[in-house]
Amino acid sequence: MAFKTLSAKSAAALDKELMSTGAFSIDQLMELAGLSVSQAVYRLHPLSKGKKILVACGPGNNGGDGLVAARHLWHYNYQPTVYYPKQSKNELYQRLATQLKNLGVPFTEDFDGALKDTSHVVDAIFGFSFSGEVREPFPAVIKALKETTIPVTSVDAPSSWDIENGPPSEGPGKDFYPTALVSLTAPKPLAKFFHGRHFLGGRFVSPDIAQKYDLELPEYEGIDQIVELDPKTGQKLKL
Ligand SMILES: NC(=O)C1=CN([C@@H]2O[C@H](COP(=O)(O)OP(=O)(O)OC[C@H]3O[C@@H](n4cnc5c(N)ncnc54)[C@H](O)[C@@H]3O)[C@@H](O)[C@H]2O)[C@H](O)CC1
Ligand SMILES: [K+]
Repeated sequence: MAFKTLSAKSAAALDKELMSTGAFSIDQLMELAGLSVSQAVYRLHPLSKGKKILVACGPGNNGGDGLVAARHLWHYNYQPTVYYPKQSKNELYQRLATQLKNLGVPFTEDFDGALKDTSHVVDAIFGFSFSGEVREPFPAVIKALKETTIPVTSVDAPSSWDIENGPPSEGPGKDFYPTALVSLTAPKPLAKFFHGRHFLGGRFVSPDIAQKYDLELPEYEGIDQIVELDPKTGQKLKL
């Protein structure tokens, strides 16, 4: 069965459409995206495996999904720590950061130090708008994610992977294969190169928009915000 994916260009257009004809706000979409990520972490890494979760956030909306996920994880009784070195002045991200500070969630500038004291990492550094070579301060972070033995869950894309062509052949992201991937709305082409556990999240697409973008979305079960996909086919995993 063909692995259906959504190019970076179509994913950006779909987001715009959700916020125009779909009448969603970016806050809503980010909240649901981050909620999906938190559920995937709960599924992969129940509290019994360790409460400390390091959430690495980049400067864009992928980082925003990470901030939202960190808040939900705190409410599930995890102890998240946030690494967010390039904080945006955008009001939405500032509010998300304040919400975390109000819960007492620590922000760290010492990624390597935090990595030594965590049981799981959420990679919310770059999503579908990543391009080019990884710029500072992220090369060392991507290298550390590649080298760690701690499980890493990537949001929408393993950060530094090319959205269409997948793993880079050089640079800090060469040979970076996270443990799990949470694709949002629909898998991007890079997902064909990913062989770990793969979840789909972003349960907010209406049938008309799915049809317009030729998406074949699997059925989510019950109240789940995520559905696990077969990493080989991108279809719903048969348990
Ligand atoms: N519909 C959905 O499922 C939703 C998904 N969301 C998430 O949003 C991201 C895409 O967000 P966007 O803001 O467009 O971009 P990114 O976060 O991927 O990155 C942009 C950010 O990164 C900088 N950057 C780009 N390339 C580099 C580089 N080579 N080195 C350093 N920095 C780089 C760039 O300057 C920007 O600052 C999507 O993947 C989902 O995770 C939304 O939450 C909404 C709903
Ligand atoms: K990511």
